Amino acid sequence: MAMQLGSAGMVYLTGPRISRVIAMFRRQDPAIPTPEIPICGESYTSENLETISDQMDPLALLTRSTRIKKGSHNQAQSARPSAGQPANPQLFPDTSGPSRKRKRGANVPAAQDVASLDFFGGQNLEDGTSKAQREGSISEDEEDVGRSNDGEAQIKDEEEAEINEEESKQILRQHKIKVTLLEGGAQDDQQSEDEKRSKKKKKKSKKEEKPRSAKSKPSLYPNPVTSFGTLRSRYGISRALAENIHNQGYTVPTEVQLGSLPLLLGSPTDALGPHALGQNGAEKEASQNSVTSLDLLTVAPTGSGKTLAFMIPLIHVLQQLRRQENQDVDVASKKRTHSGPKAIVLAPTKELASQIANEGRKLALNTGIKITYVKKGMHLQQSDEPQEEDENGVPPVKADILVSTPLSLLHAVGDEPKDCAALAHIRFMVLDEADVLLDPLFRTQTLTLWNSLTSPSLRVSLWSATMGSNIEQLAKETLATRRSALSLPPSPLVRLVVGLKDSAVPNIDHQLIYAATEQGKLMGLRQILHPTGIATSSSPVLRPPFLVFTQTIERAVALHSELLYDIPPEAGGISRVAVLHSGLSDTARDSVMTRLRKAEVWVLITTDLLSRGVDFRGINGVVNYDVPNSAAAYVHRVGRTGRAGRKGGVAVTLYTKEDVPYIKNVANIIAASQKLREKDAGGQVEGERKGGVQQWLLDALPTPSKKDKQILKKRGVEVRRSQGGKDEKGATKARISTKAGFVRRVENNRRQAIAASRERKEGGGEESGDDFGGFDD
Ligand SMILES: Nc1ncnc2c1ncn2[C@@H]1O[C@H](COP(=O)(O)OP(=O)(O)OP(=O)(O)O)[C@@H](O)[C@H]1O
Repeated sequence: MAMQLGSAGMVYLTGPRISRVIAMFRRQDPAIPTPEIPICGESYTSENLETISDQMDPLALLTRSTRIKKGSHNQAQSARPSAGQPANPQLFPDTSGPSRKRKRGANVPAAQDVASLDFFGGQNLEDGTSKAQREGSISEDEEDVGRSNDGEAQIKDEEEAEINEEESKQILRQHKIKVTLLEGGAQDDQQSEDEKRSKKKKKKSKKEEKPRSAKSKPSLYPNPVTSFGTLRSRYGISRALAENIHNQGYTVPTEVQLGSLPLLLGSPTDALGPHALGQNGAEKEASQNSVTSLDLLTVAPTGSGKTLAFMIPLIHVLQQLRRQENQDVDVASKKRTHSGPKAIVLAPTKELASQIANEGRKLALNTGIKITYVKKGMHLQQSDEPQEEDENGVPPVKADILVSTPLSLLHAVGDEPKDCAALAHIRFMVLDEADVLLDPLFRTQTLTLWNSLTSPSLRVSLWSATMGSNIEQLAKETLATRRSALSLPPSPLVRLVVGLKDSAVPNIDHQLIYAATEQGKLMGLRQILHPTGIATSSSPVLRPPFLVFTQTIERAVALHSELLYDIPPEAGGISRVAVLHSGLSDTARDSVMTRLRKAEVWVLITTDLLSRGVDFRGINGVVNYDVPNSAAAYVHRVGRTGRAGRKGGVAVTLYTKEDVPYIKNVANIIAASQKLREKDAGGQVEGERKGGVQQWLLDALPTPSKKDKQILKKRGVEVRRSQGGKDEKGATKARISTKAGFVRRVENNRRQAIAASRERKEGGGEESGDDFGGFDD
């Protein structure tokens, strides 16, 4: 049991026996005032500890699905993501004042005027949704007709006056959105013609070459979607889809939505302008009628709403396809052409795939579009013959959109993905966290699936907050190879970048703390859990709930056992600290996720498994207990907080001597993020907060070589690898434990003595050659 005096003269308790201490105080003399226990910066007595969960009510906002009543949040918590107060979901809002004259419809919310935005959608779902809709009793066919009166009362279709290219340019620039045509497009064709001609003439001067290469990546200015209310009038999305967007509380599109929706929902000429393919006759008409005409590569910050950006167009185009199919139905036989899946969404982890499926289902309510998360035991239809059941009598998955990890989908597809009929009908593929899916770890699986999609009209979109040029190149090559293998005409590939590429969100505070040793890190983490100092504006306190990232599963487990008793039983005790990693069963993983979403878990220790895509809205921060193994990993880890424009998230990175050679990667990201923040705040960021990393430190840190970076990415910091890497001494140094070396040695000796004695006993039996049958009475 550890007991110290805190800085404010309060008793500071750590260790497993905290509850016994409180009981002891009370038993000895009830008159003795109960000690104050600091937890995460607040003082609690044993009486009010019991109500700690209620006091931390904003924790309930962790879950996407919890319905929160407006105005129930504690004012004091308002600066943290867990406060869940209405906020502008945009990272780079238009601050130039309301230039909304171009809007014809009333009630169009300006980007910065979103005080009534309900992030959690619950209120609207409760108040605004029709009973029939909640019960799911309205069929897809009724959707646009029967419900229109009901729907009219809930959502207002906004109309927009035409936005000219200059205005589009201005809006896109203000929101830091850059759209580039990487390949394909009419202009490209024209260019290659010109190139051929000029090659023949052999009159190319160096001066002429330069502008041509610059032209080869023209910028596009798609007509931005400044309000979800305009989607119906502009792109004819179904009433059900429009209502679902509205009922989820989404009114103002985030930057990535603002830029990608017109590209994915609009006609080719709408999306690509003069660069659209098929400018002549029948070709033009065909392309105008096609649902989505381009492949898209999107790089947008963490928590900026990429899921919605790809899900809305998917649901819309699949509804359109369904309508087209219904028109093409052979009236006599009343048979549909193909009823299997038309789209797949791939994500690297089960947690993320399941989250995407859930979000998608909320948007697809009453649209007739079915979304399924692919699990173990599911299988896809292998041939175009009617329904085949597998050996266990399970029918193939029937859904419009499949959401899966690459491996689960490969299992569902069978041994020969190329021969799987279901894959041949896939029209859309979305790669979420595309850079991981195309990274060596997942590359073979992802490309096997991609190359098995043989539909000539397949459209692919790749999404992530980080995308190296090698990944972009690989995507281009795969598209080109597929095109030539299937003899397909060129199609446009567009890249959309929001903000500064490969950078951390600017709305969180970064702290880079030197802890010297492993012991120092443990102390640092305990200090975060039980801060004894007073928070200053320059060092914001990280309050639960937060995530703690370690390098390996073993370290996550070890840290979990260390911290297990750090939260007093009266406040929930060991149930408040949990560990999540890929070594756990699916059920255990699901259970931890559910507990975290329900705010039952306050400190979740995990590996990079949770660093990608997973959205816990109310996570107040992230602790990098072990430094991430790349700059991209840092961006994604810290991006678990500060989502959808929420402010007040804190990212703490603890580093030791062993990390010094690599930490500059992280320091650079922090410096860039702080710079962006300062710039956006017009230089009004105060004191220390001005830079999470001081310039002198940036200058002093060594720059890791390319080789070092590669090794770090592949293996992490050597001393922290499983079994401590090769270096035994290093392994001891990197151990997570508060036990003194002496105590560990005594324990080790005892363990070894027991093992030796057991061996002797077993060995004795063998030596004698006879089995010892014990003494007779
Ligand atoms: N227009 C919007 N208005 C308000 N909230 C939004 C909007 N769009 C998305 N959100 C919310 O933002 C959060 C983050 O969205 P999402 O998980 O799609 O982010 P992401 O860009 O995929 O992040 P990551 O890169 O970490 O995967 C979600 O809670 C989502 O509900």
